[in-house]
Amino acid sequence: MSLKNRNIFPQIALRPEVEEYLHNVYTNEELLADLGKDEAERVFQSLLSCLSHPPSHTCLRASTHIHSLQDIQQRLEQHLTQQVSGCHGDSIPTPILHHPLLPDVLLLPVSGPRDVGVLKSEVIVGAQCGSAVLRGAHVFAPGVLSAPKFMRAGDAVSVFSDVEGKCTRGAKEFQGKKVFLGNGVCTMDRSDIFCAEGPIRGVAVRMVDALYQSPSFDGVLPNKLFLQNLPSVVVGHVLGPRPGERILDMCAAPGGKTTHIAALMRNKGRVVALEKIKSKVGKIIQNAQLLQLDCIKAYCYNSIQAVSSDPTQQCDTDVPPFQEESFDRILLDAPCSGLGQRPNMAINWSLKEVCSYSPLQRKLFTTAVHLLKKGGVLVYSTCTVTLAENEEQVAWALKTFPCLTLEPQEPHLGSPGMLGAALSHDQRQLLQRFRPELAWGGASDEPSPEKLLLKASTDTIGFFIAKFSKRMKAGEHLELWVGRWLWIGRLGIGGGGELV
Ligand SMILES: C[S@@+](CC[C@H](N)C(=O)[O-])C[C@H]1O[C@@H](n2cnc3c(N)ncnc32)[C@H](O)[C@@H]1O
Repeated sequence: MSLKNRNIFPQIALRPEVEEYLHNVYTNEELLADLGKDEAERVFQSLLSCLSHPPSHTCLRASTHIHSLQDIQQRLEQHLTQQVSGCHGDSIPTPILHHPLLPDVLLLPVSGPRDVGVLKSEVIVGAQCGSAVLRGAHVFAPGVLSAPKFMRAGDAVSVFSDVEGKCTRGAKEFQGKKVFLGNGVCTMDRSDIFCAEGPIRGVAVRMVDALYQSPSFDGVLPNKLFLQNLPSVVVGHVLGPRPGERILDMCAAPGGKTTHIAALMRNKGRVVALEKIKSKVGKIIQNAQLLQLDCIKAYCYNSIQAVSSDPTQQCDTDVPPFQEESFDRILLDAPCSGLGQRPNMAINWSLKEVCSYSPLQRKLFTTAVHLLKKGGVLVYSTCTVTLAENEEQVAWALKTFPCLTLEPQEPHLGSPGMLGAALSHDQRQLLQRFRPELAWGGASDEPSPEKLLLKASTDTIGFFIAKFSKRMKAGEHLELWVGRWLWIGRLGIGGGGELV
């Protein structure tokens, strides 16, 4: 892919105050001392550019708890061959890659940006719909904002994204800032989209010549595949759940990581999934059912209040609130400013909004530490790129909770933690930050399979993972059980800090 092609989209548009804030993060004193001003500046510009483009691969998590990876791959190949033969143009089936370190992942290279000519008829879609189109989706009717006055099913149209959210729904044309996404064929008349009684559903424009081409996965092998960003799959493996354990997923909807955790446990044990927003809990339950994972119990609950103040409460109840130290492993996939999401052409958030997550994350983290058993594992993750929600949270956590130790992560595909939060070199090496800006701009036109895989692991969304374990204090003991009934011994820490 040439650099000229990559410049096809503008850099992500942010409010000036947010861009300045991020610029300060990426040119902080520690980074400047390490990289120098010019290199730090180049990396920051690369960040702004890569955020508006999709990652280089589509990542699918396979349900290897019910089918073999080979079986799923074969079915997917059949499906893709059918999809291509039903398509116009000279498309060839997308190759399916395995990831050598992620045994439940299938990767499909995304091709683009491609050379596509603009047509006369324009359909404008909302920014969220536009991002989905850049990742291979067709245009669904609720995402359409503007369509030509006499648009009919069967018409060829160019699809544009209203990146700044200025287009009014039902408009016949739009002169504001728009970004071209590719061409498609309408499957609905204009009146079907805008004059329907009740909510509209279904595909309105079938994309046939997209700027970024990737197969559409809507409803494809729904109980065998789960569309998930690669760093999110890494989180499940880093948490390392084992069959029979009791796991808490504190911020769970729509359940991508919850279902992965349960699959890694072979559906044996208990995964409690909490989600604050009631309407989202149904999605967790639906995904658990689809993937046949009945060890998941999902509740609508504010995780900040998940520690019980009643000392007589049962220790192994599945219903929140819970006794202190009642989970073997906890995932805090925290609500965050989401600035690592790709593709994203504009974020209209104020600086106040961007900065509002850190205090909330600390409250959730504090609950997690209380609910974690001694010897247990806590994984903290976000899909954002700021220091305040990532490395600075780790520095705060290590200072606030001396019982926590940073642990190595397996697999470690990302970069170390970023400079700027006064963490030591060793501490940063234990963190995992996916930094697409570092992979941006160096690609050749025909990369080797090895380079493709490296790209799949680096040209991802921006993401952060930290893994902690909770230590016992001197004199404390850990009871060792196999399952709930067989006690096999006791492990403790002596006065000198040694294992006894
Ligand atoms: C980053 S998303 C989680 C994504 C999810 N882990 C997955 O992989 O599918 C964060 C979620 O946390 C929820 N949330 C925010 N504050 C919460 C709280 N105090 N308690 C529980 N859930 C919360 C949000 O509604 C949102 O659905």
